[in-house]
Amino acid sequence: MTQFPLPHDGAKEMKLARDVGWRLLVPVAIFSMVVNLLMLTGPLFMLQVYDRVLASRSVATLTALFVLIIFLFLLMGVLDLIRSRVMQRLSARYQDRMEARVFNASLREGALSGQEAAATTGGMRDLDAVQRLIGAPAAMAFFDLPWTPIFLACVYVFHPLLGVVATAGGAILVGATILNRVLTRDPLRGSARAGAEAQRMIDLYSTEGEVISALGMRGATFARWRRARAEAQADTVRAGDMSAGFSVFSRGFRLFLQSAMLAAGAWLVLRHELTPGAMIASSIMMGRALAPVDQLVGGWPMVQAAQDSWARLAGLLSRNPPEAAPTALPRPEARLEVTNLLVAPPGTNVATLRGVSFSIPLGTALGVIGPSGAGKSTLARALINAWPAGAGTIRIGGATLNQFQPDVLGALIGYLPQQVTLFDGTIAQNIARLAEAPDPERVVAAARAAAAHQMILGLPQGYDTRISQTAGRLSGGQIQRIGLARALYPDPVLLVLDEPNSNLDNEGSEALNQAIRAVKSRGGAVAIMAHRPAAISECENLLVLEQGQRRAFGPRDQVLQEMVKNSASILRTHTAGQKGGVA
Ligand SMILES: Nc1ncnc2c1ncn2[C@@H]1O[C@H](COP(=O)(O)OP(=O)(O)OP(=O)(O)O)[C@@H](O)[C@H]1O
Repeated sequence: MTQFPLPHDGAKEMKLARDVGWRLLVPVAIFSMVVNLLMLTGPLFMLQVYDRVLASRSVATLTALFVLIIFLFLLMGVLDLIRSRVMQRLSARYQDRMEARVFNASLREGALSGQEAAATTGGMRDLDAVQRLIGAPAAMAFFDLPWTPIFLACVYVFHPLLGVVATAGGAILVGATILNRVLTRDPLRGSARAGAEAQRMIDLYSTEGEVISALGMRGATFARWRRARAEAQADTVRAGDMSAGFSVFSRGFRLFLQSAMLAAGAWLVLRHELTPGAMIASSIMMGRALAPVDQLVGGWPMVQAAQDSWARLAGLLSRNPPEAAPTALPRPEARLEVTNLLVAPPGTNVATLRGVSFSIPLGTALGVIGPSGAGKSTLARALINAWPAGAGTIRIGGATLNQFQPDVLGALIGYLPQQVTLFDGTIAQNIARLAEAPDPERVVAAARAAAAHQMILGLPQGYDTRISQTAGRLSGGQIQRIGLARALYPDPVLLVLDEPNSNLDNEGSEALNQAIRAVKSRGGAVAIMAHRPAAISECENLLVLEQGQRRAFGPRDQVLQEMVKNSASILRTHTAGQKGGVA
């Protein structure tokens, strides 16, 4: 019977990471208890001043009480500070524990959706939102909240009527806030979504400014951006209008509630059911009781954002379970075998490569040719393990790709994509795949192999030139040569080149052929996706793809002859058909 692995529970993983530091919550809870007890200092002081000091007119008692409260308030401040510092550290630790995992999961999901940048920033932003809440005052309010009923009970002890006024007032305030949050939730989410969309548009437009201006697309792009922004603005205004109404009500009602407490207290004093001290103390006590509620209500958007982020992160981690580190394998032999490979672009279920089998023996190169859309880039992405095989296998030196640790596999593969993107950093770091301290000898060797050495020396700071400083000064061919040097660093077992000649001049093409020869002579395997014949001059074998399927595979010249023969016979049949038609 087939055993399906249990789906990974991302929410559980996040909770486990959160609970690692739970021991630190014990001192926070204890400090919170003491801080809340010390909150009674103010009301008790009022009670003593009004009912004892004013009645006895004793300056000595007032001084003693005053010294005592200075000490108590200081103690409260120190404990409050300590607990908030502990929470800050807890939140930083949570981020430390989770960031590598979230980064990797977002990158994997991004690679599969073709939107690396959006997925990664989304995941990291969500982790930020969760981390910010852990260190925020709103999180502290959860520790203070259990004291709200205790403070309210104290007000009841002063007089039940005051207790009822405080409880009812608090309930109305909380009710109004909950209503506000419920009514504004959808517009706020809509506004955030549309705002992010507008931002994405402006980011893309600003990097493509040249094309937009040259092709007269300014008006059209502005109109599109404006539509997205107007949508965000409409939702923001709707949510803002609603919130403003609620906040005016809640501010007014809070002031009214304080006066109502005093009025009720004064009425009870007049009826000799309460002392003036208790009247003031109960009013302060109500303020204390409602403080955590206030804090929670004020910080609710943050709580809500963290809740949403938590749910998204849990989904992300569930979809991208942690990769169990496979047993480390030695450097494999450069023997590539592909059997019955089926690949569908991520997020689709239409296979763009079906039943493709071929092999690349040690020290040889394979040319992959075919018309546009035949599946050449799809094959390249499958070979570098960026797109998973839906069926069939890819083996290097006998081991399937998933038997290698991802970073180890990455170091074994050299890949030159159709469109080379360089990253912020020096040229040397870019060639060394962003290593912090690149090995200069290997970097120069890779650059020489890609015929990029002289060109790099011609830059203002040579290998130490930052890519950001060269903005616009590198030509397509120069970028492609640096990309080729990166692919050749340090010494790949398998080199995958996707349309490597597209931007290269004759010198670049010759350097490329030399680099291919060098990889082959070291026993490496090379796969070249190509349109132009110059690119396949170094290939021993040829694979012809058409509509995602293998049309031909074998020694290069034999395959080419077959193709020429086939096209000649197609031409003959076609011409004969035409003649027949005429006759
Ligand atoms: N990310 C993607 N999502 C959905 N379909 C895709 C994706 N990338 C490619 N395809 C589809 O897969 C098919 C093969 O595309 P592929 O890029 O592999 O072709 P190719 O042979 O490399 O073409 P070219 O020579 O023009 O680069 C095409 O029909 C294309 O529309």
